[in-house]
Amino acid sequence: MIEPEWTRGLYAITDEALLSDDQRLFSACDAALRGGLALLQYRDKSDDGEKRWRQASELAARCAAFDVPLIINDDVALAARLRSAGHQRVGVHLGQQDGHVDEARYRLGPMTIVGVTCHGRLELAERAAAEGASYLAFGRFFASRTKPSASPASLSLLGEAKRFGLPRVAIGGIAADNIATVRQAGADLVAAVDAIFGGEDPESRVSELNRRLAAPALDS
Ligand SMILES: Cc1ncc(COP(=O)(O)OP(=O)(O)O)c(N)n1
Ligand SMILES: Cc1ncsc1CCOP(=O)(O)O
Ligand SMILES: [Mg+2]
Repeated sequence: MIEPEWTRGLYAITDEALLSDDQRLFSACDAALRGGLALLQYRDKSDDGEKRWRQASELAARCAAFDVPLIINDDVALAARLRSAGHQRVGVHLGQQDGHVDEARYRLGPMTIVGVTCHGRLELAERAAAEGASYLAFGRFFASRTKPSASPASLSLLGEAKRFGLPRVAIGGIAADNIATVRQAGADLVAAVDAIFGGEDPESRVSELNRRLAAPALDS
C-alpha cells in the first residue's frame, strides 16, 4: 500500500501564547508550511469559540493550498464544522480525556485522520490502534517549555510501538539538537511547538529540522 504523504515528517503545532493574534498565527503558519510540513495542528486551549472558528477556518484554507492536512486539537465539533464548510482534509487529535476514536470517526468520516495521545504507555497505544486511530503520539521525550507537566516517555517505546503498524509521532521538547535521536528511535512524525514557533523565522527552523530529520531510522 502507498503511504499517504502525511505519515512521515514534521508535525507543527500552534500555541496561542507564542502566536497571540491572527496576524502572527497566520504568517508563522504560512512560513512553517513553506518550510515543509507533513501535518499542522491547531492547538488553542482557550474557550473563545468565535476566535477558534475564525482561526481554524483560515488555517484550513492555508493548509489546503500546501496540500497539508490540518488537525484540530481536542475539538471534534470544530473539526466537523470545518468539514461541513468544505475543508475536507481536516482531522482531529484526541488526548485520553478528549473523547473516543469511534465517535470522532462517526462524526468526521471513515477516512479522517484521528490521532491519539498515548503518553509513554504501550497499552494505550494498543487500545488506540484497536479503536482505529490513524496515528499514535508518544511523549514527552525531553523537557517541554510548552507543556512542562506532560509525563515523560522512554525512547525505546518508539521501536516497540512499530508492531501496531501505524505512524508513530514523537512529541515533547524536540528541537534541532535531538530530532535525529527520536527519528533513530523510530518516530515517523516529529511534533514540535517551541522549536518551530518559539522564535523568529519558522521557515528556516522547519527547513533545518527537516534537514536533520532526513537521516533514516534504524528500524525502517
Ligand atoms: C501530536 C500530539 N501529541 C500529543 C498531544 C497532546 O494531547 P493531549 O494529551 O490531549 O494534551 P493537549 O495537547 O490537549 O494539552 C497533542 N496535542 N498532539
Ligand atoms: C502538547 C504536548 N503534549 C506532550 S508535550 C506537548 C508540548 C509540545 O511542545 P514542545 O515541542 O514545545 O515541547
Ligand atoms: Mg487534548
